[in-house]
Amino acid sequence: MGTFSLRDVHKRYGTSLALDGVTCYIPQGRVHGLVGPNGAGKTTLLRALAGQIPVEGEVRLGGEPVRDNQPVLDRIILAGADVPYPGQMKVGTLLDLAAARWGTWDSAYARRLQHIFRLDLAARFDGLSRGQKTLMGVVMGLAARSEVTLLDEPYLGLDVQNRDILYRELLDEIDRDAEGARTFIISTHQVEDATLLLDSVIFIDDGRITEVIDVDELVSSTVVATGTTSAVEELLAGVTCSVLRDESVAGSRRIVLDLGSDTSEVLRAADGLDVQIRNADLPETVLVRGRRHE
Ligand SMILES: Nc1ncnc2c1ncn2[C@@H]1O[C@H](COP(=O)(O)OP(=O)(O)OP(=O)(O)O)[C@@H](O)[C@H]1O
Repeated sequence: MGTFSLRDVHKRYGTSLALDGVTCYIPQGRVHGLVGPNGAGKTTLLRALAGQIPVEGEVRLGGEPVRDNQPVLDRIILAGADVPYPGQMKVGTLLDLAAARWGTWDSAYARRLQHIFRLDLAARFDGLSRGQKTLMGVVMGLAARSEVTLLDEPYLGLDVQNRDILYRELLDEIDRDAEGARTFIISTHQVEDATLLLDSVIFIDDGRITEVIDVDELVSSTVVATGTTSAVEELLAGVTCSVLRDESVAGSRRIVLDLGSDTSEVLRAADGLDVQIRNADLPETVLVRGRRHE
């Protein structure tokens, strides 16, 4: 089985801690968004999950250690714009090497992706643009059809057409996996591009996982309340939940609330007040909850 379990994982670079005591489970068969500010530790976490860097603590997949464990490593691919492929190699050669490396590689699918993303087989990797390098990672990550697919910033530098293609390809891949045997972890700064894909969100900041939470729970426990300044003030006086965002403009006020476990408290407090309540959408939810705490 392919659940990741991490226990007290630390990664130090000199005196700085890129991972600072990560302990969590990342369930199998789901699509997880890995979200956090610049420098939060997303790439480092993905590299640790892929067994590519030594860390203190435990990183296991299905109970087996990942690092230096070839049968487990064969089930995991990490792909993304910053995965350093040899610069002098041609796109076609890199795809041939990947075909030989991954037992689950789908050559026809790789060809189709290379074609729709217009990657020139004869181009050298270091001659590709930023977006084309990302696309190269996307082709690797998808065509390997690995049990565990770790995609590091797969939208980085992509134009709108290619973002849309990638989004639809990911949806198709997830749909194909009807039994939920595969796990996808996608680090992204653009949750807008992944809204319908994600089952859960992993929040990371300062090298610590702050939350691993189902999207349904995330959205249902985050609401936006809008009304006049005085009505919203009255609403706030009647609730105990925390305010994630607070904006006022021209006599009206808009707040985003974390309802916690008591999701009906805010509705009770809003009864009789001229305040509109609705669930926040996923991008805003992720934005306000993923914001760095000073
Ligand atoms: N090879 C390295 N040597 C030294 N420090 C590193 C190295 N890799 C990462 N770090 C540091 O570890 C921290 C986490 O970096 P990481 O790349 O994992 O963050 P990230 O969340 O992926 O950031 P971004 O969103 O900006 O890409 C940062 O402070 C970074 O400077």
